[in-house]
Amino acid sequence: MNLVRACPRRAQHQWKLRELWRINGLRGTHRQRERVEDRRWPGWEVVVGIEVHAQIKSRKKLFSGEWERSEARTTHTNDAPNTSVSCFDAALPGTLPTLNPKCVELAVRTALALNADVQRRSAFDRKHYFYPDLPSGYQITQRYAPLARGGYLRLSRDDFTVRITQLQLEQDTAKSTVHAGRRVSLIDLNRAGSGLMEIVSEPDMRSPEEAGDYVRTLQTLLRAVGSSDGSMELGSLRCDVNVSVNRYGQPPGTRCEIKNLNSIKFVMTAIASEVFRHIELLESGRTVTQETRGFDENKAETFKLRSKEDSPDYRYMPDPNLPPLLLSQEYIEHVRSSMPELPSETRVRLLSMGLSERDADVLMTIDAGREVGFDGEIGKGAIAMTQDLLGQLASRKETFSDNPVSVEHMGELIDMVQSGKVTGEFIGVSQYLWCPGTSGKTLLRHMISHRSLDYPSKLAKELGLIALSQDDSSLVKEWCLEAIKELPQQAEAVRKGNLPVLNRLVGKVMKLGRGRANAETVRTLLLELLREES
Ligand SMILES: Nc1ncnc2c1ncn2[C@@H]1O[C@H](COP(=O)(O)OP(=O)(O)OP(=O)(O)O)[C@@H](O)[C@H]1O
Ligand SMILES: [Mg+2]
Ligand SMILES: [Mg+2]
Repeated sequence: MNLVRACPRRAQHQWKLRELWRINGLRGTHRQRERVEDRRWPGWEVVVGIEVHAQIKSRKKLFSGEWERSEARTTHTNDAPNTSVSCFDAALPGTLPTLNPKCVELAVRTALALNADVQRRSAFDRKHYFYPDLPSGYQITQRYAPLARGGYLRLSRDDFTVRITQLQLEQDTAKSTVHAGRRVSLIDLNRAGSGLMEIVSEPDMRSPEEAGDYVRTLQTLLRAVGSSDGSMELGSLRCDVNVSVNRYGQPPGTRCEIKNLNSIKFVMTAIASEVFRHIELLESGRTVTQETRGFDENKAETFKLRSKEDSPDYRYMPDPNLPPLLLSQEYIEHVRSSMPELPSETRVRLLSMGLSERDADVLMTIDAGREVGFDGEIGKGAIAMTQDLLGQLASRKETFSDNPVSVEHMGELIDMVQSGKVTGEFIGVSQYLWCPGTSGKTLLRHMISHRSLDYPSKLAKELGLIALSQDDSSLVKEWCLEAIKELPQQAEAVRKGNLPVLNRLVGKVMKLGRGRANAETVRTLLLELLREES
């Protein structure tokens, strides 16, 4: 039985909620989902709000300016410790921050994808605390004047929306590893100073499942706009989850914040266990105190880290070394116009092309798993490859229903492009350009025109389209030198710093190598050669 409908007080509560929702003024036509009482905790309503920290996938860190010749790259977990640290990230005296425009662009893209208002003026604050993983003794963040405010994310399941409070830029901390046996703490500064986006949601979720759905949807969105890997395993997406419970019709209860959850499963388990803890406290006549808590993965329980009273005084102050960040309307519109397609739009488009729901979902899952490029370079994902497929079918005057390429074969082809077995890399920034003449494209053309039932891996071998390995680097170098010789004007432009022109040279090399070279390797090699010459 639907308890919510059966109880007049709850019906009134529902009405109130809906009213609130309307007053809060969601743009768009999204409705809040009809609430059905949860059998796990009858009589109780659960309220969840999430703060997501997503590492920005920029080549350089947040304050290591884009063109600065420093080695301070945004790193991966498998890099050797302390190998990618600029003087600023290590907080050496006398160093000053330079804002990396790529981080701003990616955060603006994310904010637009979340339907948020990008602020023309935002500002940076210092949040002070003392901990070995924070060399300067403060973190630069945007607590009071964030980059974007308001917004919403529509969850993939149902017609349900979570409102976004704000999106702010901030620095990541270093990483400390405690060796209890040796009684030492090891500090790795590689992560220190990397760009993070903190995305704060309104307390709009009502169950562990909705929270899981929210994080999953956000993850897909971040990957689609190319602003973050969104990988919880690798630590590029971490969640702080705020949970409270109240009796139906009562105001929200006291919230507890569970810090640093690194998988969707843990997000959901931590919420459920926290809900039971709150209910147990309240039903036995005690109260919930506002706390920051951790999550013990083995016991599937949360534990107290500190209470609200013990929470440090962060002594926020405006960062005197950073002026306010002013964005012109033209800049915001420019970013908007170069936005890649969002997952929700993609799905609608795929369905309208005549794909079945299942095929669209499979393609979207494959696409969501693709590698995210640095600085917003959108890789050649499944969806873009479908576009190629459709383009090629159209030029043969066939329709998608005549498509001879199965989703499985398409999936394998995409895997081969991604693992570098055949080439198909995208070059250039913010465009869906697939380099002409890549061997992946040739392979796709062959699959369509010959209506081949063979797996692409087999075909690639037969057709000699397997990408060149590292061992063939001398051959690639030869092509690069030839390209530089044949396009002297373009080479000169790149030497003078006009990097987009590099694509012309890369294209030339791809042509010379019949598409078997790896575009990224070619790019790096060309830059090295041009630098050596000058
Ligand atoms: N009653 C509530 N129940 C559950 N979540 C709540 C409740 N009230 C607020 N929240 C959520 O708590 C979060 C508050 O995050 P916010 O970043 O604003 O502050 P904070 O957690 O106090 O600060 P910090 O960033 O230092 O952790 C938001 O996601 C909000 O939706
Ligand atoms: Mg916060
Ligand atoms: Mg918080």
